[in-house]
Amino acid sequence: MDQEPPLQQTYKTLLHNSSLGEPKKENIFMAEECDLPLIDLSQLNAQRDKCIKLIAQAAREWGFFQVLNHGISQEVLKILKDEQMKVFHLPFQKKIEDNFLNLSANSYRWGNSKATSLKQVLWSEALHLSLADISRMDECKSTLRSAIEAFVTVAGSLAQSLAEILSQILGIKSTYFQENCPPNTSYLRLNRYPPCPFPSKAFGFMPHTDSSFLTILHQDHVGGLQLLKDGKWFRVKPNPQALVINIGDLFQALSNDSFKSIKHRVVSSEEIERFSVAYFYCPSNDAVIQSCCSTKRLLPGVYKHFSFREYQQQVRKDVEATGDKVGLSRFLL
Ligand SMILES: C=C1C[C@]23C[C@@]1(O)CC[C@H]2[C@@]12CC[C@H](O)[C@@](C)(C(=O)O1)[C@H]2[C@@H]3C(=O)O
Ligand SMILES: O=C(O)CCC(=O)C(=O)O
Ligand SMILES: [Fe+2]
Repeated sequence: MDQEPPLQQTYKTLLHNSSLGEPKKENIFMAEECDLPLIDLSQLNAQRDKCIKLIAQAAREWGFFQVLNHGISQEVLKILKDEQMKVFHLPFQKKIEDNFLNLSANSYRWGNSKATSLKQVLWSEALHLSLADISRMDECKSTLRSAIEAFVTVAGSLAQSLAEILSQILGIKSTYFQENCPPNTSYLRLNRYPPCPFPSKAFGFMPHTDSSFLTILHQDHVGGLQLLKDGKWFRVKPNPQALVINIGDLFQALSNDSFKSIKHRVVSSEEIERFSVAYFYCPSNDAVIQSCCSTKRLLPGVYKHFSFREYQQQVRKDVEATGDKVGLSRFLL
């Protein structure tokens, strides 16, 4: 039985129409490689202030950086990747069954059924899990569950430490994240990118920003991740020892636009499947996001105050209506 979601069938019309007299587009494979800041977190002990400055600079200038000595062992990453491969290689019919792995509906996602143009294509499948779901995961798939648990335990504390460092820079009170991001409010997304017969036409993951405070990403050796800096797309060279950290929409709002939630995308490969795992550090639904500067009345706030629930509802509504999220600009004052 086939493991692949019917992506080609789903995007048939979009793929067909695309060849009709379109102007020549950018060559997405030719993007320049970027020199993403690489920060050694072990320096937080010996040279704390210097290391914090590097993190602040990366969050302001790039919205993206990589970290080494992050505390997530290569063994944990390897076991998770093996389990991820096993689960995505199950027959497609099994993956779409109600109660797959005892997860809530919509945890297994594939493609973008709302795509209205090729720019909105996701040539990928994902397990998008709320951390609360993990403890309810099927016991018979306990190897997957324990691999996920081992990863999220360490990723959770790394996310909190990084968020606290970033909040210190902004002058936000040190307990903000403990109060607003209790255990289990974050999300984990396991991504698989099947080989794509039309890599120049269909993205593995369409350009988007993340709806988190920050995201911790581990990509395998295949490559394909690109980010938009100053209007230009750059390739992020895979570094299996490192984790990629990116600022999400919520930190951009909290920082009154000091930190940038940067658009990123994944370019498909024609030959090889690719795997990645993203930990989205998110608050409880009721948490209210208001900019640090407006609380301290230093600068006029750029965004209205909004709850995480409102933000997610707006994203869902926009994706439903247009195939894409509008994002933070919905909440401008
Ligand atoms: C089609 C889409 C799915 C997505 C919203 C989007 O318009 C493009 C980005 C996707 C993403 C990536 C980060 C988060 O996982 C997510 C929840 C988000 O806010 O943007 C997902 C959205 C999703 O899977 O619903
Ligand atoms: O697979 C990747 O490298 C990026 C995935 C991503 O951006 C996401 O899951 O939000
Ligand atoms: Fe993302």
